[in-house]
Amino acid sequence: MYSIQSHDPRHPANLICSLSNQFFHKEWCLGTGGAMSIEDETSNCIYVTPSGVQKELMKPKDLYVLTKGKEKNQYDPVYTPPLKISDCSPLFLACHEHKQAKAVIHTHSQNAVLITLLYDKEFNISNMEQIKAMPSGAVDSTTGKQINLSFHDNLCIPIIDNKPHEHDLLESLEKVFNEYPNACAVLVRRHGLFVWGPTVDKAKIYNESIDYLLGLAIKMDQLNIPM
Ligand SMILES: CSC[C@@H](O)[C@@H](O)C(=O)COP(=O)(O)O
Ligand SMILES: [Zn+2]
Repeated sequence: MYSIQSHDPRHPANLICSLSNQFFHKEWCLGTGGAMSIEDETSNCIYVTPSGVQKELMKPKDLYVLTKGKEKNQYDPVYTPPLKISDCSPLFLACHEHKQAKAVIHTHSQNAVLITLLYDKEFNISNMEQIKAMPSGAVDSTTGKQINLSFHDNLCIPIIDNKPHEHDLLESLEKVFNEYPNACAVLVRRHGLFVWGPTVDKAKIYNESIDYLLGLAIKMDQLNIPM
């Protein structure tokens, strides 16, 4: 059974509100931009931000709660505030469904937008300490834990072109899932970044690490330092 109000700061509804507030202060979610979804394993429900609201001011009662329906790709609302669900929700649900994501973060980081103006189909980076916070896609056969990239490994983030409406991005996102099975993020040209992860904490770590690496790459480009 889902709940929307809780004193637990780790409750998905509280986490969405506190993370959105943090991301606003990092200038990743200004002017209603950005969105988020978290899948709660205990209730099997997905909490999704509402559309067009100032994300730093959201309260738990403003969030949508969806439950997985009987059919694949079917999600039924179990809690609907008097708002509209995020335009990003079809993309979020695709990440939960196809990538077993437990959290999806969408931001409008300027680093993300700028990098899509410097690179065409992919952003690649290696030999940077921070990539060690990123997943390789491989899993340790004894521990079952995800293996992160090593310093010399390559981190590749695919870039797709923006479309007039969020739901129009679904086809390109599903293509990314097929062509880049190890990717945990996609850059959308002139728009921003979508990051997904197996836990909320990991999605946050990936999001922060990617933004940091994108920022470095932009500065290196400005200083004519080769990647
Ligand atoms: C500044 S409007 C941005 C939206 O079109 C969209 O890209 C976005 O990031 C948030 O959409 P929303 O429907 O508010 O969840
Ligand atoms: Zn957006």
